[in-house]
Amino acid sequence: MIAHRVLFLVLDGISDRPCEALDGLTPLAAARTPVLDRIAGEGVCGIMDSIAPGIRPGSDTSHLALLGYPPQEYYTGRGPLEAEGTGIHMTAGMIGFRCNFATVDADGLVTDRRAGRISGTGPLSEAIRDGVDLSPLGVGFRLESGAGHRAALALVGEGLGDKVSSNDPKKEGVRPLTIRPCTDDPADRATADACNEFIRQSARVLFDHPMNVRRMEEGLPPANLLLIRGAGKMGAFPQFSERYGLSGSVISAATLISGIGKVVGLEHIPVPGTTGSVDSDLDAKVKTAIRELDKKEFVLMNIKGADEAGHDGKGVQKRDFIEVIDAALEPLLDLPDTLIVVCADHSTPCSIKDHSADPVPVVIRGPGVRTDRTARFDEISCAEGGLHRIRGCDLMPIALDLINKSHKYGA
Ligand SMILES: O=C(O)[C@H](O)COP(=O)(O)O
Ligand SMILES: [Mg+2]
Repeated sequence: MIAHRVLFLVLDGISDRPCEALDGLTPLAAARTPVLDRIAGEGVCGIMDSIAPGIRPGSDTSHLALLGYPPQEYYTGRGPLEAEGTGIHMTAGMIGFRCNFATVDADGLVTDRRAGRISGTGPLSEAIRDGVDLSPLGVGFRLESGAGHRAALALVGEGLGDKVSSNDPKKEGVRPLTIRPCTDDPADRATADACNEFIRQSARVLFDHPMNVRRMEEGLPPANLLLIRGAGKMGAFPQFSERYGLSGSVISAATLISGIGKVVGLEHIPVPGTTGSVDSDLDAKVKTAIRELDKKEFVLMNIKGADEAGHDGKGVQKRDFIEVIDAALEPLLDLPDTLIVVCADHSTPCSIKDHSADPVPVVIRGPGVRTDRTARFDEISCAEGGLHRIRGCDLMPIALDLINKSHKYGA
């Protein structure tokens, strides 16, 4: 018995450290997860360093590693990947960035890097597209909103470099930074100048935008500044189908993940009602994945909300959302002929509100898999499983072997 298709389910940032609010348990250990536990019981479990022990992965580098594209070789920055996910097609000469709609106060201090986890920022991006003009600098730009507070920017022009810093101070209570070139190359200076001008002009547009006026009337933080980071040019990615001989799709509301999927050649399948947050329509997502597996041999599905709860330091909310995820996954239990891989891309401990290098739990379940004795899907139980401790880049080779698609090393 051998599976012929793979469902690769990434529960973004689900992994954690002991939480005080949960009597020292992780949100995953504290949650009631009968479906994930059954998958663990019927599969082989382990823990995984997405990149390597002690390395704190970004969602960008971790997903590249999980798909078998070592970031050390393929990563050229988050910006171009996020841009592709929002529908900006990155061609030669374009420099991509990830943006956050953020809030600054009257003194210019960042008070919320995510503008109260604002959503529906399409009108703000549209106003910036109409109101910002970088042509005196010889630069054009594209800006598209993503899920929640996220957006992507691409600068377009001759002689632009991608070695520039960010204006994101990565914490609140301080001023945004000035973007600087990281080298003496005039191309990097040109990009830094264009970024600073873009940020200045876009802040003017955002200042009295009706959506922000309304938000302030409602006591919500206005999205009055763009924080931009992750500058990069598009890299070159061997296509997934050629690399693995598998057709594939990506299902994700997070534009970074759909962008990564797209650039490696997975078809992005949008699902109405999914938000990348804890209010996402997970039933619709799971239904779409099941439908997609009738057409494709590989489906990457990312569920993001637990990561957001981790970034917000909300352990109880994270635990509760994990239970929502678990219930939504129930229809997957009856999928025939399918290898199901479940893991996180990194840990997002509530105690540090950011990613950590703690290894994540992983389980592989499907026909022919040698089951171990682990029957609970959490960070501690999975550490006793038969996969032991692997790296993100090991996952695709293991999955390919289990579906009989790997090549013999040697004669
Ligand atoms: O949610 C995301 O997109 C990132 O993982 C975290 O980014 P942020 O801190 O800018 O929200
Ligand atoms: Mg992530």
